[in-house]
Amino acid sequence: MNAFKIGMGYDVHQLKEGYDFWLGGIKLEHEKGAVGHSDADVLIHVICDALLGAANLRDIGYHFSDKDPQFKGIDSKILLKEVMEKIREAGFEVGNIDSTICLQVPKVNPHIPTMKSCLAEVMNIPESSISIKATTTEWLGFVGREEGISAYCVALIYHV
Ligand SMILES: Nc1ccn([C@@H]2O[C@H](COP(=O)(O)O)[C@@H](O)[C@H]2O)c(=O)n1
Ligand SMILES: C[C@@]1(CO)OP(=O)(O)OP(=O)(O)OC[C@H]1O
Repeated sequence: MNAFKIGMGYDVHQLKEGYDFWLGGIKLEHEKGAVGHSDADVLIHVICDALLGAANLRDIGYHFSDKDPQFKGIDSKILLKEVMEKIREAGFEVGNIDSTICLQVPKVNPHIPTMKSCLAEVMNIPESSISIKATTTEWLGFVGREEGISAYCVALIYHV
């Protein structure tokens, strides 16, 4: 039964002062930002990994190495667009994605509609196929100490 495939993604980035905070394709206003080789958009990275995993196409770091200067500071929306091309070249379309952002502060709920509309445009899928949720970790661990952000995503793709 090859019609449907699922995949999951998990990623972590450090949060530090003096960095921009890109999340879900948009820039948030906060005293800290995410550190990475790219723009460190953790939500986009887990979506990429979930999609690549579902299609059995390795992971984001395999396709876009964090040692390659070509990807230094790159807008993760460009990476997501390329991942969508790989998924579609392999004969798949996206059913839906469901993601969770783990972040102590700031609250991201007010920004979720904008993230969804941005990602829907980049991925060329309906907003109704994109779920974004958020949770704190109740002040526990690296997320709770505001040292980092993590995210999870599952994706369902189907062969067209
Ligand atoms: N960075 C975050 C974290 C959470 N939320 C929203 O707040 C609700 C309560 O969070 P708990 O960790 O206490 O469960 C959660 O359901 C999210 O809707 C948020 O917007 N931004
Ligand atoms: C996106 C890439 C590529 O620039 O860099 P980072 O922003 O460091 O992100 P990460 O999720 O750690 O790894 C994937 C990398 O290949």
